[in-house]
Amino acid sequence: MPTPLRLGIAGLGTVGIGTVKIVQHHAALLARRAGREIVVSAVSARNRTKNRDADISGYAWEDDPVALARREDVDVFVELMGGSNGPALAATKAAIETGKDVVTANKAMLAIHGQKLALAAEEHGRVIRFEAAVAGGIPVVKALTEGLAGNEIRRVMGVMNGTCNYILTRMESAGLPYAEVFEEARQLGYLEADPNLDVGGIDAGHKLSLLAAIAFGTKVAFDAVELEGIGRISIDDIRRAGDMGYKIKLLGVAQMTGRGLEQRMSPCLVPAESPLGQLQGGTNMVVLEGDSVGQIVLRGAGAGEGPTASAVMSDVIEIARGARISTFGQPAATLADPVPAKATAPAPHYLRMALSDKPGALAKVATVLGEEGISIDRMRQYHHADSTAPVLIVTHKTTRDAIDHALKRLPATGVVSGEPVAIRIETV
Ligand SMILES: NC(=O)C1=CN([C@@H]2O[C@H](COP(=O)(O)OP(=O)(O)OC[C@H]3O[C@@H](n4cnc5c(N)ncnc54)[C@H](OP(=O)(O)O)[C@@H]3O)[C@@H](O)[C@H]2O)C=CC1
Ligand SMILES: N[C@@H](CCO)C(=O)O
Repeated sequence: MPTPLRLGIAGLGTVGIGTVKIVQHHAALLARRAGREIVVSAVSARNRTKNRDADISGYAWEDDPVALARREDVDVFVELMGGSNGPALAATKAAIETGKDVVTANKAMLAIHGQKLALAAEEHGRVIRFEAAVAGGIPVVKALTEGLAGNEIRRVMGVMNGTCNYILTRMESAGLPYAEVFEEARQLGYLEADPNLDVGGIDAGHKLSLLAAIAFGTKVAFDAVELEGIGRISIDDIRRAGDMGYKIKLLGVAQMTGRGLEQRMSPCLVPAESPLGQLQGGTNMVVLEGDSVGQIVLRGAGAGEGPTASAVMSDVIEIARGARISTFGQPAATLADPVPAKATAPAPHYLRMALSDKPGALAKVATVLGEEGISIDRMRQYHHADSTAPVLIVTHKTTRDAIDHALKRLPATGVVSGEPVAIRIETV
């Protein structure tokens, strides 16, 4: 049998320990599938004396992940610490410079430094694989890079942050406001150390930017992702959207349009009966559309020890088998500079507002919408006890610019109370 593939694992938290467990529990299965043994030579974490949920006593220990990355008895550096800069970046660079392949789950690091790291890896004849960085256990990176390699990708779409989907579906099922469910998510340990990474859409935006690079052959452009979090979604919106046949999701969409590359991660309405609409709790879903294959829907656990470690191991096995796949599916030097779309593709929008219940109020709103070229598809006014009437409008396809202009003009009508809400309706 060929020589074993030797791993150096930096980070022994949720994902790192999950990975160690797979190496230990499935040694024979991994060796059969990879055609060689997969072993751990050395590990690193912050605290050497911490109790871990796996026996690591047989592995060499390094306090410094950079030292781990440089060890001669390591073939693959497995970076599972996290953080876009700091030790994760330093150790990944050190690994590449000293001739190691890299497997990482670190979407934050790749979203910022992916292009430079990919170039460096190729210069040194090394590979960087990152299946675990996007949608946890769902093999979406491999689906795009390998399974759909013969397609021109039309659109990549998905719910890629389990915490946000948990919050939105829990608000709906329990009838609880955002702040209360956010606190619940915190107690359950679902939120990142910086919760804004989750609820601000940043984590999911990182993931989307990585998929967009593979899908469209462009350099990772996280800065160009239009980001909006879920903090302003109210239980009222969730209920009203439901009445109109929709669910609200933090939805990522990347597509190449005539206006350039569109990447957005924002709350959207999707049809309640669609696969995305039916997605519950912390689960992730990614929808891929290719010119030959049509639409593919992948659904599964986007986080957690087992699912994420499963993805890490798929990369390790790929390397053990001798596959050498470019980080973003083609040589990094051939990735194009993306031209970000200046405006998003037109779409129907959901508008919610409170109107003075007096003659002509609706007509004034309809006039503003009409003057901005916005056509009303459906409208509903709810029963109300006070002097303002909750009104919902679903528009035909229109641009976000037109919606924003209309929203700016609405206060001057004198019939709208509070701030109207506008949410895009995505065609899925
Ligand atoms: N958790 C999940 O479900 C998912 C996580 N990921 C990604 O996987 C990566 C790891 O996440 P996760 O396992 O949850 O994180 P954890 O916080 O559970 O673990 C982080 C590990 O890194 C170690 N570490 C942190 N800083 C250093 C340092 N300076 N030097 C050495 N070791 C260090 C910690 O050491 P110590 O234990 O001693 O404190 C800990 O073992 C991140 O990039 C994350 O975004 C991706 C998908 C899902
Ligand atoms: N915070 C992320 C973890 C997995 O990347 C989520 O909620 O999906």
